[in-house]
Amino acid sequence: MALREWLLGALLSAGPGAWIVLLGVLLLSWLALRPLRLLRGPDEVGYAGEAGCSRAEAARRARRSRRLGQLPPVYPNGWFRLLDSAQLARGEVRKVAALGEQFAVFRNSEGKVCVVDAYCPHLGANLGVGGQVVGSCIECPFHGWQFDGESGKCVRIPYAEKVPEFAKIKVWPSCEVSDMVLVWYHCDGIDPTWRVPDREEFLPRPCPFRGLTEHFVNVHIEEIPENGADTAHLSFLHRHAFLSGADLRYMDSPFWTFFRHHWQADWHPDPEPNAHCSRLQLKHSITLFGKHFSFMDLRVSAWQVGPSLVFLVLRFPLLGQGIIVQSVTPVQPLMQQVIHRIYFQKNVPAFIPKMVLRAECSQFERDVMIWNHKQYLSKPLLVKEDGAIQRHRRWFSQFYGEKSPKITSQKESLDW
Ligand SMILES: NC(=O)C1=CN([C@@H]2O[C@H](COP(=O)(O)OP(=O)(O)OC[C@H]3O[C@@H](n4cnc5c(N)ncnc54)[C@H](OP(=O)(O)O)[C@@H]3O)[C@@H](O)[C@H]2O)C=CC1
Ligand SMILES: CC(C)CCC[C@@H](C)[C@H]1CC[C@H]2[C@@H]3CC=C4C[C@@H](O)CC[C@]4(C)[C@H]3CC[C@]12C
Ligand code: FES
Repeated sequence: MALREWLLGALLSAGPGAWIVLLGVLLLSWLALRPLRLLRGPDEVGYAGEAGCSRAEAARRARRSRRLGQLPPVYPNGWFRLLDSAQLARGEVRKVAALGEQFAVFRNSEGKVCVVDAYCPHLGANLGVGGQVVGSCIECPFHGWQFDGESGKCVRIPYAEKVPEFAKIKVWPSCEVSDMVLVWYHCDGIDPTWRVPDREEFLPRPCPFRGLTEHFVNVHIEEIPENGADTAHLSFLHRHAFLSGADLRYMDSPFWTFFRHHWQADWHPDPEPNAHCSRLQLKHSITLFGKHFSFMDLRVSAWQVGPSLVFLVLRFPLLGQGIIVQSVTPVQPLMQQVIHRIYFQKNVPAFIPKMVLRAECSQFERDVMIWNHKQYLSKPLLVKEDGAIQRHRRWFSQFYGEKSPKITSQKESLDW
């Protein structure tokens, strides 16, 4: 008897109990295998909520009362994530607001992604809201003008005798790397001066996608990568067990003092031709009751590529290897959309990278609570051991130009 018939017979003759066990097993394996997805809203993480005050109110109060400091320009030059590739099917159009711009992002009939200015040059309709993909073009929802996604030229006006030669829309340089749709932003409008490597260049082994986290952080974009050069904060802010949560007020609880994270870190910029890259080499270990447990030893090679993308190569001697891709997109002058996507070697059960990402998320959310409330100090009071901070600021200044947009005054509305 074929296996299939046997299985069917066994199930039909088994009582409801077997069915419940089977359904339970299927549900557990689905939960274990499906990618992790932790999405945190702008007010959800990193604010000190008080009794009788909602998180949203606590966030509003924190933003209102905050002193910004003398900020660098708010939109540096470089490659930035607009969408995940999976968010844009063939023939799909999306509106994306970031970098002080409005983009219409679409995938044409051949599957290529195009990024154009959202506002139609005819009468200003937003192509990202109701625009349709017609072959390699995007069609405006208002009067039907069609623009080619690669040249930007208007190729059809349904009601006009002829199409004016000068009718075109701005096309932004874009690419798809490591499951992300990226746009090139430069204050002088020049073409891309470097490319974004795929994650396989950092970790040349097949690593399936195991999950993502999304956060919105109320901070200037430069403060996030500066965290990588701020090696002193690792041994202080990130010393508490990741299980003790991310609220700065409570994570130093007596219950968790037996569990400590230990860090060694070195940050340095890369030499030409990768001067737009820098690298943080981290060595991490944990102690329980003062005893070193090597199963959580971890080496991280965090490659910062430009102002907004980081490839964190994770190497556990026992748990395996993987890579976290971090993207930071300024959706407002002081609101960063931060996404972490983890990919991990195939032969490691999915629950391990999902646990690693949860642990990373918990540690990252501590940084978020600092960033949401801090002031940017253009002249920080540093000691010798903070030397990497100034080196990082010199390195990062390469991404600003004369015309990079700045926040002009403290009064700039911070509510968005
Ligand atoms: N295309 C691009 O733009 C870029 C590509 N790359 C490529 O990515 C690949 C991966 O880079 P990478 O992961 O750094 O290569 P490796 O992990 O091989 O790093 C090179 C050496 O650095 C040491 N090292 C690595 N991680 C750590 C750590 N966390 N702490 C201390 N020492 C460490 C190791 O020395 P040991 O084990 O002996 O202690 C290792 O042999 C490289 O081939 C690089 O060329 C990198 C940057 C940009
Ligand atoms: C306990 C284990 C499993 C989890 C450890 C997570 C560690 C490695 C994570 C938590 C927070 C992370 C940092 C969060 C933010 C940044 C800024 C980025 O521009 C460079 C990397 C850097 C500096 C990350 C380095 C790695 C980091 C320190
Ligand atoms: S506004 Fe786009 S076609 Fe008229």
